Amino acid sequence: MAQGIRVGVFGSNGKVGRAIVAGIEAADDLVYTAGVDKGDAPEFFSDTDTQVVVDFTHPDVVMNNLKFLIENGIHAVVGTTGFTDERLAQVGEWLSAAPGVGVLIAPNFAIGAVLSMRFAQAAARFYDSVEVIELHHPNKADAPSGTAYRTASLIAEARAAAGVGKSPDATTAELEGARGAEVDGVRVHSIRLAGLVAHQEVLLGTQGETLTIRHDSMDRTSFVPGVLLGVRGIGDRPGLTVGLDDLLDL
Ligand SMILES: NC(=O)C1=CN([C@@H]2O[C@H](COP(=O)(O)OP(=O)(O)OC[C@H]3O[C@@H](n4cnc5c(N)ncnc54)[C@H](OP(=O)(O)O)[C@@H]3O)[C@@H](O)[C@H]2O)C=CC1
Ligand SMILES: O=C(O)C1=N[C@H](C(=O)O)C[C@H](O)C1
Repeated sequence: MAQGIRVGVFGSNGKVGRAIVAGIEAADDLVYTAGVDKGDAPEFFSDTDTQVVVDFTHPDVVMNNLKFLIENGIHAVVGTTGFTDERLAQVGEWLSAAPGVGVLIAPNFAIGAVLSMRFAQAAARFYDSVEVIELHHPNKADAPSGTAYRTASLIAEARAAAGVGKSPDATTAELEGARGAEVDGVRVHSIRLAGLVAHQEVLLGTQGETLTIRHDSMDRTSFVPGVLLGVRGIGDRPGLTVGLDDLLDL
């Protein structure tokens, strides 16, 4: 049997899944065991002694996938979006019955995206106004993006802790949607445009100045190093880990 961590992929034929499979196959310390796509049996993973499974599928199916993995003692590294607090609590409950199993769920595995969320969190208390714009390819199912949700929550937390109120806004007449959605009181705007991959801007403003924190994933290979970091680390992190920050020592 080949040596290394035995890794499978849920959603292996998807846009990100294909990049992850190539990344696993190129790594000397990892062995690609199985890919499971829509209609395939997840038992492929247990039948091939898979130790870690990466999931890039769809918000509608990821919870079932995770239940299967946890019940079968397989660690998971999850990029699929759609994780509400309720979903995270459910995963935590499943994990409490499976000591030793680790699950990492991160809204964005691109290193620059993780850093940009941190930068936005640090800057949030210094500015009167903050809004988030996320820009993605038109095949994306969810809006706002998981990254934008997390960014807005981190910004809101930082502003609340510093006693900073809501961003000023005199709008009284509005075409529905014109001011975007609100996540924890922070405005988030979603653009879907052919030609884009995954991009985000956090705009901050105060008297006489603005600051823009922008991240661009130009290619889906941008997610691979973060995912492989998770794959290598998750076996030593039983329980639920949310976000890549701890694995990057941030
Ligand atoms: N955290 C991060 O860094 C990132 C997260 N994402 C998220 O990852 C997810 C996938 O994105 P993307 O690759 O662009 O999407 P794609 O639609 O290209 O890929 C999803 C794949 O999962 C397959 N699939 C659907 N249902 C199942 C199932 N029950 N079991 C196994 N496979 C299944 C799909 O098959 P079929 O096409 O036949 O339905 C498809 O091949 C999204 O939620 C996206 O937001 C994306 C990029 C980065
Ligand atoms: O669907 C995508 O493409 C992406 N999804 C994630 C998100 O919703 O934040 C991560 C990245 O933005 C790409």
